[in-house]
Amino acid sequence: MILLFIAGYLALRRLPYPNVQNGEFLFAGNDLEARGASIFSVREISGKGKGVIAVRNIKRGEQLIRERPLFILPSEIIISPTALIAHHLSLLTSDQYFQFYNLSYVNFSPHLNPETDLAELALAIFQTNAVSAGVNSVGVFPRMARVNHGCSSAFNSVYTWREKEGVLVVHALKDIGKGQEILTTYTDTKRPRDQRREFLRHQYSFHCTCDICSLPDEKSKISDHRLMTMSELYAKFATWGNSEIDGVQAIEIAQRIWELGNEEGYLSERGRLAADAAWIAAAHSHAVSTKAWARVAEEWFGYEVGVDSEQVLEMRALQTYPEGHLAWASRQAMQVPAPTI
Ligand SMILES: C[S@@+](CC[C@H](N)C(=O)[O-])C[C@H]1O[C@@H](n2cnc3c(N)ncnc32)[C@H](O)[C@@H]1O
Repeated sequence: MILLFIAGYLALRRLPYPNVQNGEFLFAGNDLEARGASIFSVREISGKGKGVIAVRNIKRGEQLIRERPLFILPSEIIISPTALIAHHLSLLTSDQYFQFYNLSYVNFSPHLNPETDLAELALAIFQTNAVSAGVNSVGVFPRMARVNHGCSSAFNSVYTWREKEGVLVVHALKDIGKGQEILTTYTDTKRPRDQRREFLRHQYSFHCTCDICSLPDEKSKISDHRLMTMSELYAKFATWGNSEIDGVQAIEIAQRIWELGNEEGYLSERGRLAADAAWIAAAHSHAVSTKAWARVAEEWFGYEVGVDSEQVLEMRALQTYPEGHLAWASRQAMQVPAPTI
């Protein structure tokens, strides 16, 4: 969950999703409650408040949630966030209003009373539960809001905002066993345990004891080192954009990130990584490699953002016609490595 912190009075932006219907849940099949109930249940979890537990085995790539927001706000606003939230709450049905006020919250001043200081309570609920809904927007999604956090290889689901559909979708990144908790990540966890914990304590008021944060010190150091190396390699990979490294070097870095991900069990962001490698191959006019990376990207986008996503369609099209990539032949022709994954 990307942190949404409305810290006062920032610059106003228009809400970009005027057609979003407040709070409507969407499911591909029948009723959401029925389908959701067949996949997971929301339960009390010791030390975490509520959380989401798989009630059957879940396959990697399965869609777990498809949900419209109760409301969306721009991430930067100039008017009072409490007034804006109050306005949006006034548009909700009584069921939706109840759903919102039933969500958990942290960072609520002990000098205030949750029974009477409803505007401040609403702000605390928003800050605890809102997630990114596009580049400049954040929204509250009452189902998604029950999903707790795990770091690195501990999270097993990923959420994605679909701009055109106006929905948030959540997919299983890994196979999840019956009885296992479904976890997402609230931040980029490719950083050391101390930094992760500090962030989570400050923004979400909990001390992370996920499987990765609970590793014994020696193993934790190895994991931290891998995660930091992945992060550094991502930064290096990006320098292909300004020609600091060539296509071969860039693809070798992508392969190395992939290997480190295997060692760590960190499987997120792989669709994007492979799609970027396909971009590089296309820029260097290497059709075979472009197709091969697009195939890998299609597979991993399928798990992380869904087989019905725009990204999967794009990667499929690229395998048929690599020359159609918008970066095609934009750099010197060069043979770059195909994936060895
Ligand atoms: C978006 S809510 C998640 C659902 C929440 N547990 C509930 O009861 O509704 C975020 C809050 O859940 C709790 N939380 C999330 N992940 C946690 C974790 N790994 N360990 C302990 N508490 C966690 C923290 O209080 C955090 O501020």
